[in-house]
Amino acid sequence: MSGNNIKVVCRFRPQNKLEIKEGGVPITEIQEDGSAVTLKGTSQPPFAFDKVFGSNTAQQEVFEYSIKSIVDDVVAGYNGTVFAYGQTGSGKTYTMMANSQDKGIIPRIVEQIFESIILSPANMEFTVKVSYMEIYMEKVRDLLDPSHDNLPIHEDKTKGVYVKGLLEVYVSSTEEVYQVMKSGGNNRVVAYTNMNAESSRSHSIVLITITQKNVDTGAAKSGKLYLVDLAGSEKVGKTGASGQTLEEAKKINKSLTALGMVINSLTDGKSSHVPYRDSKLTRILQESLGGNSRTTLIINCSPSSYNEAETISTLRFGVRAKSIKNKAKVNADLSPAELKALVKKFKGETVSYQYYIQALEGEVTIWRSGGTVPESQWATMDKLSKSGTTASPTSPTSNSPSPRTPTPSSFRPALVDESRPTTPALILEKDEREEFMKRENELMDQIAEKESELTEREKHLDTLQEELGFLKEQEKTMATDNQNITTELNDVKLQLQKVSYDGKESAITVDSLRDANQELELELSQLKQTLDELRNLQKETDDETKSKKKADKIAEMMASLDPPDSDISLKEQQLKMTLDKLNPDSAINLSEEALQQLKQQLLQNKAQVGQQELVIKNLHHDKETLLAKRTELETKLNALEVEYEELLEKAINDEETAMERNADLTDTISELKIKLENTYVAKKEAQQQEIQDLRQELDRKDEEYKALDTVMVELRISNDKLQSALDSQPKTATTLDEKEKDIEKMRKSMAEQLAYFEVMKKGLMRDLQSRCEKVVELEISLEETREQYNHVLKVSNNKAQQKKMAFLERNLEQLTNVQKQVIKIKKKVRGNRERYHHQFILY
Ligand SMILES: Nc1ncnc2c1ncn2[C@@H]1O[C@H](COP(=O)(O)OP(=O)(O)OP(=O)(O)O)[C@@H](O)[C@H]1O
Repeated sequence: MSGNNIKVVCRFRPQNKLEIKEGGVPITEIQEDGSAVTLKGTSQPPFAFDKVFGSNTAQQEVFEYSIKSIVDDVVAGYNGTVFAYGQTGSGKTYTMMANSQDKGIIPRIVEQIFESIILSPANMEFTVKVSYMEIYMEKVRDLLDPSHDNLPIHEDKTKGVYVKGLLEVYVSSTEEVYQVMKSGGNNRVVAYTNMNAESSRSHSIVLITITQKNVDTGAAKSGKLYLVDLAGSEKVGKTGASGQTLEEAKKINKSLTALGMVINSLTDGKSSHVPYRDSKLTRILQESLGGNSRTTLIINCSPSSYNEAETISTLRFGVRAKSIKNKAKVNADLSPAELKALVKKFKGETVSYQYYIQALEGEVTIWRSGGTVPESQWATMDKLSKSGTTASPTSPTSNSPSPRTPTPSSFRPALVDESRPTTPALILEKDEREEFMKRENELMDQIAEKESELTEREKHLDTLQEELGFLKEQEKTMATDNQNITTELNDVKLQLQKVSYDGKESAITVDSLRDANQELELELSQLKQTLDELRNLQKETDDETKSKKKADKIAEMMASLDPPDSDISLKEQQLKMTLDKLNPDSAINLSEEALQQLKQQLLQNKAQVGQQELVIKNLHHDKETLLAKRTELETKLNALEVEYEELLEKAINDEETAMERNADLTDTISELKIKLENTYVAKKEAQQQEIQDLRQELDRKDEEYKALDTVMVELRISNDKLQSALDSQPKTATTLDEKEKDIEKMRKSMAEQLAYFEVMKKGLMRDLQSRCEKVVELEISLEETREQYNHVLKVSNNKAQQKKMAFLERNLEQLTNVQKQVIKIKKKVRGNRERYHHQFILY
């Protein structure tokens, strides 16, 4: 079994768009014979390989040179491996797979396998099985059955290293292989990186197992072909991998680092231990690296200066791998004849060993009994084989020395299969090794189980963490909501407390109002009763007091209107005096001329009196109008008072009802208040407007009176003059009869006028008196009402009632003001009327 080196070929792809865009230029310089490549512009020495392929090398050429022979070997029963190594986007998948137009290595291998089978002798029976797996995040996933995503790796003394539970699909044609590859390819994990839009994130391994059996002899051989497309070997930063792909990159790097370490251990000539077990990749490919395999490594590189560093690293890896030595052998199953010969040989060996054991036991017995066996007589295999296996073992005597027992080390047969890389590095007994492998397989199963469990747990943990995050978010929102609700609840509680407090207060208010109402009703009925009694008494018995009071007041008023030294009385006296003068008893002798003059003046005066009468008539008319207006105003006032009382009553009733209902208490009250106030304000405004109008009219009348006053003054002056002229007139002799007649006439007319004035005065005085009475009555009733309100106010000592009373009082005050204004107007009217009356009397 001779050692054969790994075949390493290097393939450069053309520059890609990114490299051109980034200003990269091709830096490869391949030697003419294709044995080495130099990178221009670097200090690196040429990198030597079995073959270097330039950017424009066809797939066919690469296959022909690098792979074709391996396929023949596998068909012949050897193990074979083809690796594609290189940075992301360097062309690994392109080289291995490519597409239907530009087929890569794997399709060509498959085609060639079936071609070889077809061309093989008729007594050879072939079976071809395909498996497809990937190592992703240090877990072996079956791409043909993705539910198996963490398969354990086992080792067996006959099967070697294998993936336990990996699906093997029997195929009978190229198409079937393509079909299997396609379905497996769809399950691969790929991701976008800066370097490659569909970057392989895992190491993919296609395993083709070809078994051939000689139907004549029964001898069988089987070859395994591993076709490995490694994940990108670049640095994470350059690919832009981040997030999960960063985690991936670390694990991918772990496998690739382990691959590098294995290659180092295999090639440095010093290491006694090869760390195959450091990664799943190296463990599966244990046979392919330094073991029973014909291996080809294709290193894929970028030709661009842009990826110079990665290319150098890849080339170094390839150079190192080139010195790995494998020990490929045919994996043959022996034919029955060969097996018989082997059994015969082992049987002979067993007999020899039995003799040897017997000899040794004899020797041991001597030694144990204290005897000695000379060294020359020590039992050895050589002596036994020389003496022949047929020689029966002699029992050594105590004198004869026993043959020397060989040490176990020297006796140890070659139990280790040297074609397979030893694992572990310690040399173990066959049984120990088997035990070790058994134990290891168990452990691998357990590890896989635990890993699957761990993955499940991790997934569960992720879900739980997500849920936790969601719940935390929800909790946050709920906490905020809760806080808001608590605040709202507190507000509502406060409101409720307030409402219940208000309710209680209202209930108390209602109760107290009810009590007050009852009291008031009682009082009202009492008052009514008293009032009735008073009225009766007023009418019947107490007329005196009231009449007296009334009379006093009226007298007072009348006195103010008609004092004894007033102008009216004076004028009256004067007129009387004049009449007295005109009396025949006190007749004065007036001259004819003076009399004429007097007559003329009298006529003039008569005319003026006529005019004044007209004016008085007008004034009378005006007075009537004013009186009508006043009556109207009073009616309105009464109506307003009634309306106000009704409104007030209604408001109180409403308020009570509202309080009983205990809902929207404040609103209703304020609404009612507003309504009442509005109504009241509107009424008040209307009244004030009317009062304003009345005032204006009064002012106008005032002016008229003033003008009249002036005329009166003038008249009085002329009258005085006349009087004085009359007084100073010398007594002249006139015809007595004529004079008497004239005087009599004058006296009569004057007396008539006086009588007329007297009647008029009486009427006016009567009217004035009745008005005064009315005013006094109004004042008395106002006082009574006020007293009633005061009483009510005293009775109602709670807040709400006081409020209501204050409201009523305010309204009452406003009413009083209006009344006062009305009284003022009345007074003004009366004043004007008096003045007018006075002037009239004067006249
Ligand atoms: N020799 C070549 N000739 C022409 N195009 C190529 C060649 N090698 C690679 N390419 C192109 O370069 C791109 C990247 O190649 P590929 O996907 O094979 O890279 P990769 O090494 O498998 O990348 P990854 O490790 O990310 O999977 C593809 O579009 C491919 O067609």
